[in-house]
Amino acid sequence: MIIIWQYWPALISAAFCCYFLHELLWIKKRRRLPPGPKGLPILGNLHQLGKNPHQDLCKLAKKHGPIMHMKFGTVPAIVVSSPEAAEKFLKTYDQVFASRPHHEGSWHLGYEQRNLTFSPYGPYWRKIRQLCNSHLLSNKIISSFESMRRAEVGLLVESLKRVASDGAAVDFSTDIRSLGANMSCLMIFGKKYLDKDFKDKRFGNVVRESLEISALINLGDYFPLVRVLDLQGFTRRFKKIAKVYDDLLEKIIDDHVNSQDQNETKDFVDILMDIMESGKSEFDFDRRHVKAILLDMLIASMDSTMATVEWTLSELIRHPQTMKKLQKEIEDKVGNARILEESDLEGLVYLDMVVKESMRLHPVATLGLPHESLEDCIVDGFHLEKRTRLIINIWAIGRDPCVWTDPESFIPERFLGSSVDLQGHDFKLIPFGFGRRSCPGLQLALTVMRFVLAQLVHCFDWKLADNVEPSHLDMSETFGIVTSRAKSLKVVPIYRLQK
Ligand code: HEM
Repeated sequence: MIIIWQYWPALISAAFCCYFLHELLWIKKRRRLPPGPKGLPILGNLHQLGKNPHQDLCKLAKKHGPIMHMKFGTVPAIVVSSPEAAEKFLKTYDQVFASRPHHEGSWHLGYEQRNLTFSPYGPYWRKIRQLCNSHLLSNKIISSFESMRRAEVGLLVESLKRVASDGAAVDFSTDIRSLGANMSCLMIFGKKYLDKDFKDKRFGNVVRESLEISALINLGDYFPLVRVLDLQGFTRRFKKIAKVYDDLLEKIIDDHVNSQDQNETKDFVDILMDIMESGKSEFDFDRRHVKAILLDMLIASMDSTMATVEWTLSELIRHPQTMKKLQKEIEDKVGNARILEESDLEGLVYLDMVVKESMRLHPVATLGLPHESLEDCIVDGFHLEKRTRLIINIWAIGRDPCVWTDPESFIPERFLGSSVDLQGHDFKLIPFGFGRRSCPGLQLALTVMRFVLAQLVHCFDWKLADNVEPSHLDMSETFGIVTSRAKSLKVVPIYRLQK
């Protein structure tokens, strides 16, 4: 008895060791995780994300594999970097990963995530997705804005013609963004609000500021327990921006309600207010929902499409033979005595190939939007717990050397006779995502992008300003919700149609 008493502490320690060892082995076996880089205590892998996280994650995936486990603060994450892995998560396990995580920016700017982009998966998301698909982003509504698009692109062409007659250079990046902002505002609000100052702030700058901080790493999103401390001051900034937006949206809605104008073309405010007032929505739908959706449409559409036009023009300038071939295709159809119309775009197969190739190399939503799992699941024998974040590295998939030959080169001809499209039917090209949470603005984006690009290439030849050689054009990227050119595109337009 005394002997046992003497060894009591050692026995307890041994029992604890056995227990923990057993637990450790058992948990490891039960919770087999995908391979991934070792993280630091507390931070996890956050320190491995630099200024261009899509590039950092692509490098890490080359070492650890296309399904990579990481931890961002306390949040477990899976990073997917190959077409097969993307198909598994976006098709086979689509429903499990159909939710979105808490996002502090979207919480404040999206009326507590009542918007479509960050709304958690469930009946509310299903209803607003259906509403947006059928009432805002349908082919019929897209066509109803055709004349607005013609007029706005016409204004840009006229202003570029004036520059061309002086042989001067333009900052194409600024011009094209302003075209995007104006077209989005006209479609959504019926007016070009972004040109105007609003309570001492230029509205366009407010939108850009919100996009910029939304793309930064917010510790509150990765350490929920310290969210209330707002260590980086982001929540304060989001609340301030949300107030500017809210005041403006209230004013826009009031203007619409009080207006006697019976415009033939209804903008998004008209459409959503009609739905709200008719009570046809079949779910809670008040001004907060209207404002959340309006803001969502503005932020999603404003820069994304035009950043793609900017990347495509950059590639065409770097590849003069491709530019000539595209100009010839358009000229064969339209001639060079008149401006092209949207109806001329049908059957421009080389234009489609150029757009695909540009979106392969420069998908502006490089990491898509984060998904979150709704339940525990086992994928490829890996145990992934509920609330695991899913990041699809769209940028890495577009450059995957296992599925693309010469992946870093711009070669539209690779799509000749190929069935790969932009709808995601083949997971090697998914710039708009795939599945339940894929981009509902795809048709609108493609219509605008093809029209603007075809018009600019048909009307002008393009030279780089300051005698920069095409092969020396800086193609570096700035990561964001929309990943765009790091350096402005400065060009000299040369008008090429008959006067
Ligand atoms: C070049 C243009 C665009 C690209 C490359 C793009 C790409 C994407 C991607 C990758 C996603 C995330 C998919 C996912 O989570 O799996 C997305 C979501 C979304 N996009 Fe786009 N997009 C573009 C333009 C637009 C436009 C013009 C609109 C609307 C006016 C729009 C509205 C949305 C919305 C609302 C979502 C969230 C859908 C949901 O969560 O259910 N996008 N987009």
